[in-house]
Amino acid sequence: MTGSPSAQYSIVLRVEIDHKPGALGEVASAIGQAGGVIGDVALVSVSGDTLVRDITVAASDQGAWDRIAAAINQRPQAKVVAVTDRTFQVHEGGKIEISAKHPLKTRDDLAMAYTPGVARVCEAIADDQSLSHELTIRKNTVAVVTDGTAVLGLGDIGPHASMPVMEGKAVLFKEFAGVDAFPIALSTKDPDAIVETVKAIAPTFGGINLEDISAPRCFEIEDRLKAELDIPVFHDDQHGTAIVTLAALINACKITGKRLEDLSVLVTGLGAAGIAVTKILLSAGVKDIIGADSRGLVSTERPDYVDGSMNSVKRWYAEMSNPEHLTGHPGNHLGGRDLFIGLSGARIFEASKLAAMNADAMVFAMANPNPEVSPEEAEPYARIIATGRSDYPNQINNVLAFPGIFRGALDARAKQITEGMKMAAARAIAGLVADEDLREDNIIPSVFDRDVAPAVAAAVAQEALAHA
Ligand SMILES: NC(=O)c1ccc[n+]([C@@H]2O[C@H](COP(=O)([O-])OP(=O)(O)OC[C@H]3O[C@@H](n4cnc5c(N)ncnc54)[C@H](O)[C@@H]3O)[C@@H](O)[C@H]2O)c1
Ligand SMILES: O=C(O)C[C@H](O)C(=O)O
Ligand SMILES: [Mg+2]
Repeated sequence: MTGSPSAQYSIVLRVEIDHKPGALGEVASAIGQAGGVIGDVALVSVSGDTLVRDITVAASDQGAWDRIAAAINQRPQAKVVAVTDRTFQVHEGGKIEISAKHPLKTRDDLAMAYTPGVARVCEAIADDQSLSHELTIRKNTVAVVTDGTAVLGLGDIGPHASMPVMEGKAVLFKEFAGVDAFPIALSTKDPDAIVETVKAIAPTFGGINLEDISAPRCFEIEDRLKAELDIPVFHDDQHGTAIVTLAALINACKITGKRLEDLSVLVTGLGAAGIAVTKILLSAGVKDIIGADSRGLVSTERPDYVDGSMNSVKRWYAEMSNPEHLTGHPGNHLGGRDLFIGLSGARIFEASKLAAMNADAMVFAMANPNPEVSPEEAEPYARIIATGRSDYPNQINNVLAFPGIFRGALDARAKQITEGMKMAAARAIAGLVADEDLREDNIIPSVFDRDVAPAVAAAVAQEALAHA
């Protein structure tokens, strides 16, 4: 989705401008004519007849930066001396840091926070290991673990390149739920090695958030870790996404008057997110659902099912869905569907294909960073449209779930995240949009709604304690 200026392509232009009436206005109109939208304007320095100003400008894409700078340089009153990419600036040196909770100014401070006093605390934990949940960062710290194999929709870009996303998740954990999260990018894709590594680091953490690990390995890794660890293990791309999607669907159905039981659904992307979303929809009552991966719709007649090369979750999918053995590109099977859920990749079909859907169609095109179908183009064909992005209404993003889920689980000292806790979280998120506020462009609370994480945490903790 390019076109309108957005923060992701925002820059700071350092411009030398003649200290004369109207000169700044000339610069402003040059920026506007080149398609930039001005934010802050700050005075940096004054020397003689020249002012140096930092002008923050949102552009529609990276290509627009040169056009904007050239437009300014064409004015005799101004010269661009530097262009800074604000998104890269935000990442300089990483996005998080560790800080101490107590001052360390005196010998006494040191004697308690560190040796010799610390030894008594160590011995107490050695005597009773459960005290590690009270007397160490475990009480409030989660590991965000990835192998970099399914980073957003960017695919297998490796552990180093995954770190900005993992740091971002840590920022969201802290910001929305006060949870300290530590990004851990592993340089192995071997499920055995991942499981062993996570088990080995588990004494440091109160929970494990698996992130952006590709399917089908993610299923086995999560299952094994859940069985072997006594702290919550939660694959965000599966369950966070499933919880938020169900919440959005509950509310979308209230608007369209459709019932979950009657929906006909098409899912694209049968990876971590697509499989988990399908499972939660089935447990919530949806019956008619078909799914496609990059080779088209799955069915028990597809050659890879027949020859046994299809992975086990897709085999499950093929067996429980698609009784008519439909084949081919999912874009050709939108006819008669009420809901499209995209958890695959950018622009997989033309928006006009949505015209075949039922009246009051619901389109959740959730691939990040770019959705399966552009929401602007989908507009004529769908009553409700949602994406995973923040620059469009109805952002269905797992950030609405994972901070509150872990807050609730840590508070309740839950040993795992159960199906009941996931359902409770979905209902809590859906319930945050009051019936009178429900609209086509307001089916899900904003990710900036500070009530979301506490409401999810309370619902999750209550459910955990009820079944402890
Ligand atoms: N909005 C959200 O909160 C959210 C959450 C999780 C994942 N996602 C997005 O969903 C997508 C998948 O993530 P994942 O973690 O499940 O990855 P994954 O690697 O586990 O699965 C990707 C799946 O998409 C399928 N696929 C790829 N191209 C396709 C195409 N053209 N048509 C049909 N299927 C196609 C693959 O075959 C695979 O089954 C990514 O774009 C990710 O950003 C969004
Ligand atoms: O990271 C996000 O914004 C959502 C999700 O976890 C994804 O992988 O796309
Ligand atoms: Mg993710």
